[in-house]
Amino acid sequence: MHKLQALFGGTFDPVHYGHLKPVEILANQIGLQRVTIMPNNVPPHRPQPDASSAQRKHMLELAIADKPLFRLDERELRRDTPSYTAQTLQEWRLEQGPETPLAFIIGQDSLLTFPSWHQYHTILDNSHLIVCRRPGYPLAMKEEQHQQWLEQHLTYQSEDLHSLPAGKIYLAETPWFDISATQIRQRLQQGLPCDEMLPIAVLSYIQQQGLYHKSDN
Ligand SMILES: Nc1ncnc2c1ncn2[C@@H]1O[C@H](COP(=O)(O)OP(=O)(O)OP(=O)(O)O)[C@@H](O)[C@H]1O
Ligand SMILES: O=C(O)c1ccc[n+]([C@@H]2O[C@H](COP(=O)([O-])O)[C@@H](O)[C@H]2O)c1
Repeated sequence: MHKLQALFGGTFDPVHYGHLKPVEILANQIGLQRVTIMPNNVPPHRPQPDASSAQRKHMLELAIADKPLFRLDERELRRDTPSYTAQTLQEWRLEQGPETPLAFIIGQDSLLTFPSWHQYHTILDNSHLIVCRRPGYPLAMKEEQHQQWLEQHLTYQSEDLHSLPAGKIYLAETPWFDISATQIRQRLQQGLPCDEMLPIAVLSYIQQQGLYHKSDN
């Protein structure tokens, strides 16, 4: 039997506990031994981040240095074209073979925008979607047709993620963490403390590099 492989994509400008903690809890809940964090180079649906790709990658390395659950994948950092998840998952499927269960982890906000993603239909052909809770976002889709699409693919059994190669959406019962990278960038700009929101090593690097100062925003 092939082990479930999980990929967690993001912009991580900067990485924070709202990324790390739900995924660590998820891993315990559903029995994931490894989560591959995949920072993008050119985010498809948002402006280019404040921190460079090298700085975002370095912050991730600092954040996961003492967390063996996580590893980094740099494939999207190497691409100069928009980091379309559909394309990345197609590549990943080819590498892993047709039977390996694959999952892409997102937050609740990303589920709401998911139907606007490039070739979103093909994503479930290649992987499952695991959705972590995030405060402030509804769990229902805005449009009826997208809600129907969600319901067609939903599973309440985490075993499905392990036994099927792709095609299911699992709404994980992870706790809420009310943290966003936007909020951290704004707080840093205003000189407010962020110690509870991200690992200290990442915060020290941000300060050392002079990231997210007023002039950057
Ligand atoms: N607090 C959180 N709880 C659950 N999921 C989250 C949280 N923050 C981010 N995520 C998820 O992590 C992934 C990467 O998020 P991203 O790097 O855009 O962070 P962000 O905090 O949303 O950034 P920004 O505020 O700059 O938009 C997305 O799928 C997003 O939904
Ligand atoms: O493929 C797309 O069209 C697409 C649109 C929006 C987001 N994504 C991916 O979803 C992940 C979370 O995105 P973000 O912008 O919240 O960091 C990240 O891996 C993005 O590359 C992908």
